[in-house]
Amino acid sequence: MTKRIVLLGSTGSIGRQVLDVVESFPDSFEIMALAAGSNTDLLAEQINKHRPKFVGVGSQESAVILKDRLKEPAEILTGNEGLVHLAKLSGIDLVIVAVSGIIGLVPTLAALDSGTSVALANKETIVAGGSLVLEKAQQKGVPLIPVDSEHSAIFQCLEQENKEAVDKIILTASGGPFLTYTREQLANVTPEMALKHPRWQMGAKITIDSAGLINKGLEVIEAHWLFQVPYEKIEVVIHPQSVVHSMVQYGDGSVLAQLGCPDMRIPIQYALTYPERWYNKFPRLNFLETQELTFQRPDYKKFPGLALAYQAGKTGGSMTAVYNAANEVAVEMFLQGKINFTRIPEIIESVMTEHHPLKTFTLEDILTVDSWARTAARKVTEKY
Ligand SMILES: NC(=O)C1=CN([C@@H]2O[C@H](COP(=O)(O)OP(=O)(O)OC[C@H]3O[C@@H](n4cnc5c(N)ncnc54)[C@H](OP(=O)(O)O)[C@@H]3O)[C@@H](O)[C@H]2O)C=CC1
Ligand SMILES: CC(=O)[C@@H](O)[C@H](O)COP(=O)(O)O
Ligand SMILES: [Mn+2]
Repeated sequence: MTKRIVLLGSTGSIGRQVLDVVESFPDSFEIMALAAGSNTDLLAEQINKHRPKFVGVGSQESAVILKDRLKEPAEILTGNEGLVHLAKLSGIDLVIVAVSGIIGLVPTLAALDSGTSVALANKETIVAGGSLVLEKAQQKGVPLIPVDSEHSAIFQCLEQENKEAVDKIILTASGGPFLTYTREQLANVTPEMALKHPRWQMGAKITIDSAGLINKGLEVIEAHWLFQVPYEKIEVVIHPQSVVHSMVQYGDGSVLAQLGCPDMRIPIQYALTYPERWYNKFPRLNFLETQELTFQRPDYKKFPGLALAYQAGKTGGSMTAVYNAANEVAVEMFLQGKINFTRIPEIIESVMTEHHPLKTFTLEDILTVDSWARTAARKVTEKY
C-alpha cells in the first residue's frame, strides 16, 4: 500500500532529501501536497515531477509565478493558512514538517489535531510549543516521529518497556566549524565562515545555530519534550566525526547508540517507513576505514548559547519560546551582517532576562510571546 504524504518545506535541505528518499521507492509513496516559500523554480520542478493535487507557496506573487509553470493544474494555497490547510487534508498518512522556524508550529498542531501522523524535522516547533505539541499528539493518539538525526537516534535506542530505567540521554554534537577557535576569534567570524559546517549540508539558519552550539541547545529542549526526560538527564558530548548520532545510557550501565554515515536520508527514511526498516543503496559506514571516534566536553563559556538553552528549559513555561524567537531574530541579523557572531547569545540572554515566563500557555499565548520576544530582540540590537 502506498503512503500518502504532505511535505511542508520541499525546496529546503530536508525537503529535497525527503524527495530523494521518496524517489528511491517509486511505488511506496504518493506525494499529495508540496509546500515551499519563494523558490518557485525548484517548487515547479518538484510539482511537475510528483504531480501533487495541492501546493502551498509563501505569497500570492509566488503563486502567480508558479501557476504559469505547472504542466498540470494543482490547487495552489498561499501563506501560513495554506500550510495549515495542507496539514489538515484528509486521507493523508504522514505530514512531514520540514519548514524552518516557528512557522512550523501551527501546521504541526493542525496535522495532529486531524489525527495525521507527523514526521517532525522542525525543532523550533517543539522548542516554542513543546507542551502543546506533546499534549495534542497524546490526546489524539497520533505518532510524532522525529527526523532530527540525534532524536531519530534516541527514538531508535529508547526501549519503550525500559523508559524508567534510563540513566541519561547523551546528545552528540559535531562542535561546528569553530570548535577550536578562541573567544576572541569567534567575535570576528563572518557569515561565510559560519555557513561552512564540517559535516552536514543544511539550510542557513540551522548551520548558524550549529556554529554556536545553539542548535544543540535547541536539541536539548527538543529531547526533553520528545522523550519526557528531565534536563538533568540530558548530556551533550562533542563528537566531531558525527558518526554516533546519539546514545541512551540505562541504569544497568548499558549504552545503546545509533551510528551511521552523516547522511540525513537515513533518519528521514526511518521516519517515512517507521516502524519498518527498508533496504536502500545509500552509503554505508565502513568500520575498517572509519577514522577514530572521539568525544569531549563542550566549552559552555565559549558557547554560552548552549548553557542558556538549559537555563531556558529548566525555567520552563514560555521561556523556551523566548529562547527560540530571540535566536531566530539574532541569526537573521548576523546573516545580514548587522551584528557579530558572539552577539547572538548575548541577545538571547538579554531578551530572556526581560521575560516573565508563563507557566502554562495556549497556542495564542505562545504566539504572543514569540512576537514580543522578536520585538525585544530587535530593540536589543538597536542598542549596539
Ligand atoms: N538540514 C538538515 O540537515 C536538518 C534540518 N533540521 C531542521 O529542519 C528544518 C528545515 O531545515 P532545512 O531544510 O535545513 O532548512 P532550509 O532553509 O534549507 O529549508 C526551509 C524550507 O522551508 C521553506 N519555507 C520558508 N519559509 C516558508 C514559508 N513562509 N512558507 C512555506 N515554506 C517556507 C523554504 O522554502 P523556500 O526555500 O522556497 O523559500 C524551504 O523549503 C529546520 O527546523 C531545521 O532545524 C533538523 C535536522 C537536520
Ligand atoms: C543533521 C542534524 O541533525 C543537525 O541538527 C546536526 O546535528 C547539526 O550538527 P551539530 O551537531 O554541529 O549541531
Ligand atoms: Mn540534529
